[in-house]
Amino acid sequence: MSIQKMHIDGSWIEAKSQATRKIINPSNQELIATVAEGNEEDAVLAIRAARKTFDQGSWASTPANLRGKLIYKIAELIERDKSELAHLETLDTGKTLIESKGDMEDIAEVFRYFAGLADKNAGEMIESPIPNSISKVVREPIGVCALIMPWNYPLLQAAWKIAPALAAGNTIVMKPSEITPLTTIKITELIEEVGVPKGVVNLVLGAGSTVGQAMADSQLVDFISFTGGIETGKKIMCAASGNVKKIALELGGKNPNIVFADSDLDVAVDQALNAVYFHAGQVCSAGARLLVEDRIHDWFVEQLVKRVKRIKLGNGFDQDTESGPMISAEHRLKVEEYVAIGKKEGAKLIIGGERPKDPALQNGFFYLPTIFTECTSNMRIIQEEIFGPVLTVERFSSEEEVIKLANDTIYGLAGAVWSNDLAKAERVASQLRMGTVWINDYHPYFAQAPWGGYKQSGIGRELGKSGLDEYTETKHIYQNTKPEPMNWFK
Ligand SMILES: NC(=O)c1ccc[n+]([C@@H]2O[C@H](COP(=O)([O-])OP(=O)(O)OC[C@H]3O[C@@H](n4cnc5c(N)ncnc54)[C@H](O)[C@@H]3O)[C@@H](O)[C@H]2O)c1
Ligand SMILES: C[N+](C)(C)CC=O
Repeated sequence: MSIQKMHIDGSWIEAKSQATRKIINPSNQELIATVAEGNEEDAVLAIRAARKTFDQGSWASTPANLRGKLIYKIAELIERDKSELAHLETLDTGKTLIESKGDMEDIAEVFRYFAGLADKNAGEMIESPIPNSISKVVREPIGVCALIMPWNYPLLQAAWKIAPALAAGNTIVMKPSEITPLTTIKITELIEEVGVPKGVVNLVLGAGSTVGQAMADSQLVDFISFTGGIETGKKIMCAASGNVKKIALELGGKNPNIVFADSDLDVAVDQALNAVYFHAGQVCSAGARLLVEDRIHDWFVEQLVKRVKRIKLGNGFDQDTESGPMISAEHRLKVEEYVAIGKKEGAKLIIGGERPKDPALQNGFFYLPTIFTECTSNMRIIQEEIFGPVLTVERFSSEEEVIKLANDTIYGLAGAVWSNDLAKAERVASQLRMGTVWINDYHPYFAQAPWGGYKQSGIGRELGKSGLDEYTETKHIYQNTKPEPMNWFK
């Protein structure tokens, strides 16, 4: 199997140390690729290339509509190669092929959206309060952007960063998760194919503790956009202080899915399953915390259990698979530890809580969909992100109580409210301290709407117009049209 390489200053290269990493399919642990394993030295080379290219200036001064056209062409190549990309994403993450195909549609749309926005962010004229003056605000690229991505949506999370960074005229150094690099390598090929100039997009492969940390530490990087876990986010924030680089952090969540008794209950049951078990719960916005109104609690849980028993785990390429594996052996262990904690804390395990016994699943990192009831908000399984197929259920009996419960974590990424009383649903939504709230739905996100977290779920926003603004500096240019001496100093 040939070694897949990094892309630095327009060349495809192996790691300076010649190190490599084996990439495995989490559904069966088969070897799917061998990739270059960079370290700090390679990160520095890539950062220097991005710095030199930015400072030389031709990319930032390329007319925004031409940058937009190139970004649009990337979207077209994603459409052209979407089957191959989806195949790679399923191999790498274990998610079902249908999910990966959906991701590729979303990714192409993100490139189209930012392509369209590229030449519509010139800035604005200001009504200057000073006579004989012109005041305008312009948006300029920040400079060298370091983009660090997680493993759960490898290319989608990369796309949310690459497209706006290029639209705004920055140069970039990107690092996918070391365990899921394949689609990011492939999109770098597509970016090269459309003719983005060399040095604008650089790809370094390797671990977070080496490559990622070097990117966060570098004095040559102006902005770091990170998606991943809260503890890594804190390290990046500390490192960024070294040269006061700007940061955007998209971190974890512990997202409440609130069901009132007056909702359309069959839909709410169905969507509660989707909210938490989609991609085996490895979704930042997973509805892992179900809050159910007391008087429907027992019926609701009964319906969930009936459906959970039927969830079909398997290889993402099998047509009847509904949910794939955990990403790695380590991650499954973490989920198992949380299940043990939940039992110790007194939550009632009513289904799952173990690995599947199906012989066909023994080589993958599978874990059964799990439900805990009798949960209370002081429990760690309520407060901490498990990031697996584990649903916790809490009861509530009033609007005030559920708002308090839902907000009672350090996170603030997303949440949902189910009710046919839309005034009530709106009242509750307005009180939730979260970046996204869905009413009578769960999970929709799209290029046009901003995404990000309140509280410790993050800093900044991706997607939408604010997702482009993150990649710009704001400059006020003031012109005196009738300069005269002030005669302040005699
Ligand atoms: N808010 C969102 O939109 C969003 C989206 C997807 C995932 N997530 C979060 O991501 C997490 C899961 O992803 P993960 O396990 O890959 O997260 P992680 O924090 O372990 O790793 C994310 C990335 O950071 C790198 N990294 C690790 N240590 C680093 C360091 N010291 N310096 C710089 N980079 C470093 C990793 O190599 C990887 O590329 C979950 O918490 C999930 O909620 C959030
Ligand atoms: C942001 N999102 C929902 C696509 C992936 C979160 O893990």
